[in-house]
Amino acid sequence: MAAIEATNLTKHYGDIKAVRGIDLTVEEGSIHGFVGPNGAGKSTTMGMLVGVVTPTVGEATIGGEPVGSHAALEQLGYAPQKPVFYESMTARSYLQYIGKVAGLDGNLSGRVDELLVWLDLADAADQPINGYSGGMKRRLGLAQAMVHDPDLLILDEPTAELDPQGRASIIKTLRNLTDQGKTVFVSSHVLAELEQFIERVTIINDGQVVMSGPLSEITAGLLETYTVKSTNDQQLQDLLNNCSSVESVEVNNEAGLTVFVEDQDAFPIDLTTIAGDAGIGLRSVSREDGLETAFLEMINQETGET
Ligand SMILES: Nc1ncnc2c1ncn2[C@@H]1O[C@H](COP(=O)(O)OP(=O)(O)OP(=O)(O)O)[C@@H](O)[C@H]1O
Repeated sequence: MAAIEATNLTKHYGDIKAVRGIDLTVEEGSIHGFVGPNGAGKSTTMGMLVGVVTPTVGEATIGGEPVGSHAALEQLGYAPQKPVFYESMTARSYLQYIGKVAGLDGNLSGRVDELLVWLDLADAADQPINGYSGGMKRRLGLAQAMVHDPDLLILDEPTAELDPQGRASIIKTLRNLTDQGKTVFVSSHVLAELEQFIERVTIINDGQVVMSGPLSEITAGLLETYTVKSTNDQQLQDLLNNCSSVESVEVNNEAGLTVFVEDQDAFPIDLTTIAGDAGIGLRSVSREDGLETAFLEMINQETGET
């Protein structure tokens, strides 16, 4: 059975169509990325899945149980994008409080100790949360989502607004989760950041799914991108637009041409031949970090921007 199954999930706020008919399947035990630019509808979708936002239309289940039901809530842990704590409490007392609210009894202190060690918060466990760094608060947000040891974690932008060190520590934690057989549904607006550990990805833009599937299949379909500077960018753009190895070309003034390439093998030869025949000098040619550039291009194509 799927950990998350959503059909035609839709949320309108008055005239704002935040989520417009999303279909989604997250398989049990998978690490599934949910990627889209700011305002794409990620948080709203996650809110509907965890039962804090009521869908306008559509339905969704968690482990087969309707979203918002007690049976669904028991199965999931949720770390919101901006977790709110009782900041005068310590991490230890806060996690114990969350455990009690969740109805846990038995060895709650043992569970809290385990989480504090695992999320690298043991040294600060008895200090007030208001002295914690942004990264520590995010890790505490993950810990509170995990107190009741749920099978499914729904994590909203766990790395947003963190410095590189904070990001690296969260990514390490998420990688560890994959070894524990948990299902993780994690959002980000940076595909390249999730690339290191997700198996499947759903890309959304403007409240709709743009693409969904195994990461390897999605990245295989993305276009390679080159930046080219020449002695005559305008003429080179016209020539490349008629070249079979090229999908499209944009002029970025001083930055030169951005060339979206369809045939990776043929393009370098085509470029040098075309420029040579036309007497255009190539000043620099560089290949961009394919994944992120291509992701942004894919989003732009969907919205009709250039
Ligand atoms: N409570 C609300 N009332 C009105 N509009 C809302 C509300 N919540 C979200 N929106 C709008 O819905 C759209 C989707 O927002 P959402 O926060 O789900 O996107 P997101 O992909 O999570 O973006 P971000 O990464 O910036 O949080 C945006 O246009 C947002 O302004």
